[in-house]
Parts: sequence; C-alpha cells; structure tokens
Amino acid sequence: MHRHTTPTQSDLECMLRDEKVEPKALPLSLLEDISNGFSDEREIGRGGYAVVYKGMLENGAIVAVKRLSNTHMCEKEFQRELNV
Ligand SMILES: Nc1ncnc2c1ncn2[C@@H]1O[C@H](COP(=O)(O)OP(=O)(O)OP(=O)(O)O)[C@@H](O)[C@H]1O
Repeated sequence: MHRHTTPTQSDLECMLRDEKVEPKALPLSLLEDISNGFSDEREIGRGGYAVVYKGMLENGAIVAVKRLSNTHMCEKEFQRELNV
C-alpha cells in the first residue's frame, strides 16, 4: 500500500506535475535533502518570516523551499504564509 507511507521525492514530483494529485505533508528530511541541508549557497531570498532556498529534485525540477524562521508564529500568521 502506498497511501500511508511517508511521501518521497517521486510523490513530490507527482504533486508538482499534476495539480489533481492531493498535496501531502513532506518530511523535513526530504526538504533537507533537496535544499542541500538548507545550505547558504542555496539561499534565494528572505522575508520577515522565512528564508527561501532553491530545492533541486532528482528529475531536474527546481522548487522553492520556504523555511519559516519565527517559531512563535501564531496559527493565523502560519496559515497566511501557507497561502503564498
Ligand atoms: N516561489 C519562489 N520562487 C523564487 N523565489 C522566491 C519564491 N518565494 C519566495 N522567494 C524569494 O524569497 C524572498 C522571501 O520570500 P517570503 O515569501 O519569505 O517573503 P516576502 O513575501 O517577500 O516578504 P514578507 O515576509 O514580508 O511577507 C522573496 O522576496 C523572493 O526573493
């Protein structure tokens, strides 16, 4: 069964390819993998609440990985960031 397993890079590739595929929460380890451990060389921008990194997938796709930096963010602020 595939449904309840932890999402992998190929699941993320599917989500990016087909917007009808239901989005799944990705494990932190996957985001670390594709951003080279949130390395400084991969930083592409920062805002008031987050640092954004270039994420590279095995199939060559490039995605923005947004890492929220304010741990005291309230639920409303968090939801607003998700709506970007
Ligand atoms: N999808 C993306 N692709 C490329 N660069 C991005 C993407 N999202 C964000 N960035 C870059 O990262 C920066 C920070 O983004 P972020 O969304 O955290 O802040 P913001 O919306 O610019 O500002 P604020 O945090 O004040 O709302 C952006 O200014 C942009 O340079």
